[in-house]
Amino acid sequence: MNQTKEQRILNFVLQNAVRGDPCSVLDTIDKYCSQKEWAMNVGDEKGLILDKTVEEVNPSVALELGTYCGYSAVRIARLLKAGAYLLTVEFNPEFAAIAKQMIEFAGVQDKVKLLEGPSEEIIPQLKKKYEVDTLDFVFLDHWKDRYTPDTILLQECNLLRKGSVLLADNIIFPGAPEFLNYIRNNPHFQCTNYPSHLEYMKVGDAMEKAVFLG
Ligand SMILES: CCNc1ncnc2c1ncn2[C@@H]1O[C@H](/C=C/CNC(=O)c2cc(-c3ccc(F)cc3)cc(O)c2O)[C@@H](O)[C@H]1O
Ligand SMILES: [Mg+2]
Repeated sequence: MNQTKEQRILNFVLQNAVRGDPCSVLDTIDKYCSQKEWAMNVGDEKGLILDKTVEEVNPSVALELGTYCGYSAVRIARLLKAGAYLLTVEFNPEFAAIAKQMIEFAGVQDKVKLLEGPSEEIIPQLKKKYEVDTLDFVFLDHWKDRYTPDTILLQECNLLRKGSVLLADNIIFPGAPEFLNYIRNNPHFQCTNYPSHLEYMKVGDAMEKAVFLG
């Protein structure tokens, strides 16, 4: 049975990156996906915007929607302080299995809880089943038409507190126009746009930061 792209990315990391070194895992994925096969990782350029936002927020509890191969989970987890952790949600079992191995190879498994299932089911379980009080940081990078319903769901489940920071990928490409309209016209959020480029391409993209005002 021939391999999937995601399996090829993982194998390239297992064979070329340094076990326990998150930066080498990120660099190796970026090398493969810019030179061999494009993949929808947040990448090195937008990754810097993600890094700066995570460092600024310095979250104790972070949530990621759409793990994919685990690139941004490794990227976020490597910056978390002692005792802080990332919950990352992925509903495709093949991708979840790849991401699990990627996270373990990078050595950040103690900071990452990979939750397998659809976000609309997982989010309402975060308080009771996963003992979350509120979320300090949320990275949205799953299906673009799910950014708005899941942002509404996070609010309905009282998972955001004054100052919680959302960061959304792909505001320009593929685009999340409905989310942009929702979040920029919502008085409970203070938005900032960060122009950048689509991962591994010269195409324009952007990230949107939205701070919950309570
Ligand atoms: C149903 C909603 N709930 C979900 N719950 C849990 N996991 C979910 C969910 N949705 C999607 N996922 C997972 O998130 C990932 C999906 C991400 C969607 N991302 C994109 O479509 C995307 C696409 C592009 C892109 C850009 C240019 C192109 F020409 C083609 C594609 C670039 C990106 O940076 C992207 O993030 C997958 O792993 C999927 O299994
Ligand atoms: Mg993306």
